[in-house]
Amino acid sequence: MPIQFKHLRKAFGPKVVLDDVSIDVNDGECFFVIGGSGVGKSVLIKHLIGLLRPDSGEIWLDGQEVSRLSEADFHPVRKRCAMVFQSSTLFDSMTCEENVALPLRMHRGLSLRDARVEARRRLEQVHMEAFGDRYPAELGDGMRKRVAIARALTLEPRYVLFDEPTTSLDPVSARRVDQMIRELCDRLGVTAIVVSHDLTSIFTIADRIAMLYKGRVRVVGTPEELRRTEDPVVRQFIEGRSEGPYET
Ligand SMILES: Nc1ncnc2c1ncn2[C@@H]1O[C@H](COP(=O)(O)OP(=O)(O)OP(=O)(O)O)[C@@H](O)[C@H]1O
Repeated sequence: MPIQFKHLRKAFGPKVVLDDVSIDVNDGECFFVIGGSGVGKSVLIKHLIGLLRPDSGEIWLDGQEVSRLSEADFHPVRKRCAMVFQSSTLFDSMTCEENVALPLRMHRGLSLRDARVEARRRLEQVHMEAFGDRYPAELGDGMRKRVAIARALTLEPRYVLFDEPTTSLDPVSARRVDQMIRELCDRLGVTAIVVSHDLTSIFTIADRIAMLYKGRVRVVGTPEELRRTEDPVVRQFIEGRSEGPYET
């Protein structure tokens, strides 16, 4: 089991966001974390790369408990586990190719020439090779997101965390991003954890889904299992109904 959250608890002041969350993610799977706004989905995945530390509980990554590592010891973890943030964090003053080449130069010590060749290859993987010379501001949100994903892949992470990758994208761009995430798992063997509200993504590309509710995991299962659930709270959420027992 490459990723395990065990009895994670995290509060901010008096506000308990994660009360007792345990989740196991399998190797190579595309695992979705869903739940209402503010339920703690982003908080959960930020723990994996040490952006937040739990109050109690454990986080295991490749057989290592990471939650209490020092900042320095987290560096190698972050190379294995990349995060693609909700808003793309590309540098506007650099072309797309330069953005993707940057980590290759900084972390892998590649020459400018080699980094550019490798960056073009990475852009091809996300079907963005025709836009290497363009600046992020010249592209739409969906394309910027794909370049950000290419950059996240440069250090060949085994795990990629996506925070709402399709939010604010038009439907066509959203489906392209979905397809890319699925390809990462199927072709490159990446394990993906995807935080999402997008019901289409969830039911098209997820292998399994965990729904957070009131600081705990309400349900974990395949899309088919979620569709068949009789839990009225889960049903209401996945059917997007305003009436029902779901409490915000
Ligand atoms: N660094 C922080 N300090 C204080 N409170 C925080 C911090 N980070 C998150 N929170 C709070 O934790 C709660 C959960 O936030 P989180 O961003 O995980 O929500 P989410 O489930 O990802 O929601 P959304 O779908 O709206 O992005 C929110 O109430 C948020 O205000």
